[in-house]
Amino acid sequence: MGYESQLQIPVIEFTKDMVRGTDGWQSLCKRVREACESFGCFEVVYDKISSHLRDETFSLIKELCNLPVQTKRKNFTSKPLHGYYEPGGEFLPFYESFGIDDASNCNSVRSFADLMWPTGHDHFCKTINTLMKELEELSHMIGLMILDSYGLGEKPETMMRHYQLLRVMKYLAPPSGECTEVAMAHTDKFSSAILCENHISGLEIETKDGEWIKLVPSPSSLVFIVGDLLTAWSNGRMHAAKHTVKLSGNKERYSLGAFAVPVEGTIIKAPKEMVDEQHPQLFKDFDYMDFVNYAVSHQSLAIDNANKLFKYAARHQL
Ligand SMILES: O=C(O)CCC(=O)C(=O)O
Ligand SMILES: [Fe+2]
Repeated sequence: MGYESQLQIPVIEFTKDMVRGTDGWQSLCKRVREACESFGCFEVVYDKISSHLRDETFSLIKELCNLPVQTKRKNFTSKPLHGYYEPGGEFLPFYESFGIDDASNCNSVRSFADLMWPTGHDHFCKTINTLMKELEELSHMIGLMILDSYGLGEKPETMMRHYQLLRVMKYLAPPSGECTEVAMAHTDKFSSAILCENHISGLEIETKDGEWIKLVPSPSSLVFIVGDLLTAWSNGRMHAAKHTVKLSGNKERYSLGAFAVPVEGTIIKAPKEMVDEQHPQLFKDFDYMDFVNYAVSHQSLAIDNANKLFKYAARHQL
């Protein structure tokens, strides 16, 4: 792993100029595209999500993590990367996480809550659903900016349809107190993610030059990260940022991620406008589910996580 750098990821303010078609919107689109192409991520300054909603959400997440493990195991699904990961495993002893499928839909959150709390948990459902609706709106807006930035905003057929997968993470403080990698370095396997942390930083991003940047977003900010599917859709223009989480000290860390997941059956394919002489088609078309299944399979275990897309879908292997 390279050395740590003084570099910072771009910080983009989403508090004004949000009207599509205005000069302000166009300049935001340009900055979003540049950030996604050069860093594969940016800090999102966004004041629509109140600190009260964030605090409530994290207090409910703590309540969720404190449930008995037998209950938490009920968050089981055959869909890869959608269910519960128990802490104490051989590879990631300090990592625990849950998945709530289609979490901007109140019935999905309710089904999850009914599994965790047999008498239901209305406050959990309302709070998580409210936050996820906000994050979905933000994710759609960034998606639209990306389309507009490539001049594709008026071509709805080029757009992928997504739902929101909420992943909730808890990282235990390593007992030594020494800086420890508590997640596995990876690129996200879906289209994109919006991450939200609860005061304790730890996220690190690798630059294209192999330097690692520690992210210390402002407490009210979010982080947008490009995933592998956006790299494929954009014919390699957008960079899926490799990232990890490192923790030191004695405080556990909580975070959540709203992942934009294509609807079932989506074929990932670069729009024809993304392919030209300077940008020959890099990837074959593929069903995103087949790729995700490959990415979590035994067969791809030895392949660096950030190279799996290329190994799976590149038309010419490097
Ligand atoms: O906890 C974080 O900040 C990052 C989580 C993450 O990268 C993931 O769940 O894919
Ligand atoms: Fe990630």
